[in-house]
Amino acid sequence: MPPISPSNSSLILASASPRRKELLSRLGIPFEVKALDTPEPLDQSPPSEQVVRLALAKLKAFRSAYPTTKRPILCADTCVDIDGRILGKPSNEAEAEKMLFQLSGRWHRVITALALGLEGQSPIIKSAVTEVRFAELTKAEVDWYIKTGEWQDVAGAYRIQEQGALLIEEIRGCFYNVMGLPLRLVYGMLRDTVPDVFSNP
Ligand SMILES: Cc1cn([C@H]2C[C@H](O)[C@@H](COP(=O)(O)OP(=O)(O)OP(=O)(O)O)O2)c(=O)[nH]c1=O
Repeated sequence: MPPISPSNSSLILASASPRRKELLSRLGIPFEVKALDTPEPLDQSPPSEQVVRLALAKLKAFRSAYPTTKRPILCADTCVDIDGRILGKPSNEAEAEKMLFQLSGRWHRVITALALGLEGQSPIIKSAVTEVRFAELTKAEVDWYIKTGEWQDVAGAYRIQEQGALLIEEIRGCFYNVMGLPLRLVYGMLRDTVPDVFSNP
């Protein structure tokens, strides 16, 4: 079979995240990635509301940058929520270390909000929550993990899909949600609203 290429009706993944691109490709549908650098300011509202607000802000930014596109647009935002507060992406090693000690020996929640933009319709919003329990980390383990560099560019300073797996005792919920894209939820959302994206161009 020839490789499937994006057509004018295919999905756009509006994201700079290499993880989201990799995960979405598992659906086996054509899509195109368009990355935007959208600011992600946090506020005091509950994390489950903030991720929705940020996913919608990404969709809005995409629409301003590409006002004429008629294609379905998928945006997402993932946050790490511990005790009702968001751990964002650390900006340096000290911040990453602090986050890892905060997560150590505890359960936290990883929430991803999806915003699907369809022509002439209000955005469709869905969220997924996965609970993650960290092992009790020693200082030596945190020092080792910081040296892997995996803390960079990820919420909560760890990557479940890489060596960060060694920090985790248990999860409840979708693994892919922690990586940034809850695959079954994305699949269901597209199947129910834009089934055309599953047909070959
Ligand atoms: C907790 C965790 C997060 N992450 C990633 C998923 C997301 O890419 C990132 C959270 O940041 P996001 O702001 O959700 O996404 P992003 O800035 O990477 O990409 P864009 O806004 O352009 O879509 O953290 C992992 O890869 N592994 C993990 O274990």
